[in-house]
Amino acid sequence: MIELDNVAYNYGGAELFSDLNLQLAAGSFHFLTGPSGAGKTTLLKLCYGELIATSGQVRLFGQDARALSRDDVAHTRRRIGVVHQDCQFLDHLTLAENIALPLSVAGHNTTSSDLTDLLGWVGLSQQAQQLPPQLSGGERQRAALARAVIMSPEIILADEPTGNVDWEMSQRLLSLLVELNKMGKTVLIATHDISLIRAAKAQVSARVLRLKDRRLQLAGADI
Ligand SMILES: Nc1ncnc2c1ncn2[C@@H]1O[C@H](COP(=O)(O)OP(=O)(O)OP(=O)(O)O)[C@@H](O)[C@H]1O
Repeated sequence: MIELDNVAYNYGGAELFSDLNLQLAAGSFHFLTGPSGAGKTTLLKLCYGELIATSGQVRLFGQDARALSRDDVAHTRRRIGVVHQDCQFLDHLTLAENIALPLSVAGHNTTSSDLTDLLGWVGLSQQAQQLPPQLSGGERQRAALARAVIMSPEIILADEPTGNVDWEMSQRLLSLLVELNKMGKTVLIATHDISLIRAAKAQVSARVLRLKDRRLQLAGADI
């Protein structure tokens, strides 16, 4: 579904990483770990076409990301749900409106029962009319996950989805992501949280990749 071949990226200075290879097969579950600043967010951005590789090839659903037209990019983005590290809500819209935003941007009805179901699934039915600043960190993270899946994407890319929450909430978020994978979705989670990865490995068959010293490698059995 997403393939990276010999990919390198730099923001204008030295290469952040190079010779990077990655295949996200349908239905797979991956973790991406590595030190702060190694380039995990950048790698996710390459995977959803937000950035274009400096060299090498990124294929999204079989198409070269470099050759995608604007329409192709929009279509591809609908197939990939992204949970951003900082959630990226619009503070003047209610939680329900924020979650439904991808639907309204795509011209779909935003009062559908799907939205109600989704709010229930992430346990936020009571908070639907609140504004993002009124929410706790865990509520915001669950809302970010709901927004990422509202268009029924095939792939979910989650950037530190448990970044600012306690252990219990991180387990709850993990179980939602595992549930999505069991429904057939491809999942990639970027995280520093090794205990989260260990907890996931008890529930799902996951590959753990480490981005370090400009290279992407399978992590050792120590994780
Ligand atoms: N738009 C940008 N322009 C220039 N440099 C950038 C830009 N975005 C990120 N960087 C730099 O690229 C490097 C990798 O950043 P990135 O956010 O991908 O790392 P990360 O592994 O996700 O870090 P963290 O774990 O702290 O979130 C960092 O040194 C960062 O400062």
